[in-house]
Amino acid sequence: MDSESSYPKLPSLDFSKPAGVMKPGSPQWETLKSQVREAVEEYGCFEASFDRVSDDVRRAVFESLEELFELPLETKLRNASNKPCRGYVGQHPLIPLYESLGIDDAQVPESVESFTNTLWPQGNSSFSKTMQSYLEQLSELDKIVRKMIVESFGLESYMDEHMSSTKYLLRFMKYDSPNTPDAKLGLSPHTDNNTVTILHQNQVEGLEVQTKDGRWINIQPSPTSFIVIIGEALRAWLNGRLHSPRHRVMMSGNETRYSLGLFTTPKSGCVIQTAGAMVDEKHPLLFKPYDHEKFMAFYYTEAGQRAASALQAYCGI
Ligand SMILES: O=C(O)CCC(=O)C(=O)O
Ligand SMILES: [Fe+2]
Repeated sequence: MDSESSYPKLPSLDFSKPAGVMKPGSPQWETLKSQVREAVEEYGCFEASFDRVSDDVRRAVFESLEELFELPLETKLRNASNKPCRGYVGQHPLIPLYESLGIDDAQVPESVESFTNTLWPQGNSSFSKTMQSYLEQLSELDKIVRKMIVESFGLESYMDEHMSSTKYLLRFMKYDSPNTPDAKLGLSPHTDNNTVTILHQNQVEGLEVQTKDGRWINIQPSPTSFIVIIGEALRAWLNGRLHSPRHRVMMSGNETRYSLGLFTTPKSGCVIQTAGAMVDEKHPLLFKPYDHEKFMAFYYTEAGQRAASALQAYCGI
């Protein structure tokens, strides 16, 4: 193996062009679109440099995360949810370094307000303002990426339906330092079940993405870049034409890692049905239509957790 193939690197794409240049149809848009398409087919993932999340907001977000996780455990547990992976997750024996909280339907300002008021009954307007600005700015990147992917498959006629069938889950993650030079599991290897995930991390490395041939790419954090990951729901809609990569977090050393995930997720009750134009003789249908929420319930059962691909086990043809 040559050195390049021993150390795979994630494609790094530049979304920091002036807004006017990034208009659909412009030459810059078309070039970036084909780079996105290549990256999501091969890696299901890429690094996006994106300067429309302002420095102030970015700094405030990571300060807010420290403030959030410093709250007493009983306070954080108030972020309860009857859905798995929506509310507080932590103190798990298999991943003892990991803790996270989430805001479902985060595109609705009241959801952010209500999360804030649950954790700070006396109020914390700086937290909710910071998170709302962050969502507003970062969701632009999600929209650009999805538009480019939909266009690249010639599915413009599905565009409005696709864009309006999703909502956002914003999750905050903290990984304690293991205080050892040996790598310890922070988050188990998994694929994301939602549509698209955008991850943002502080300066502490730990995120790893697996290539199709099983090698792990270690992602180097950078303040102005985001990691875009294709989820199973988009892979199913596009009849497996994109890759949805396994990824994990491995921690070593003595610094705490904070990260945020903007999870674009099918809306409640949404049935994922593969786009007809994606099915032909060369590409037979891979998945039966499925209700995303029912699939999520299956995912957390023993059978769902045991399956190599939970989606395949649930509705694979
Ligand atoms: O913390 C990270 O960077 C990864 C989190 C992740 O993969 C997830 O929450 O699905
Ligand atoms: Fe993930």
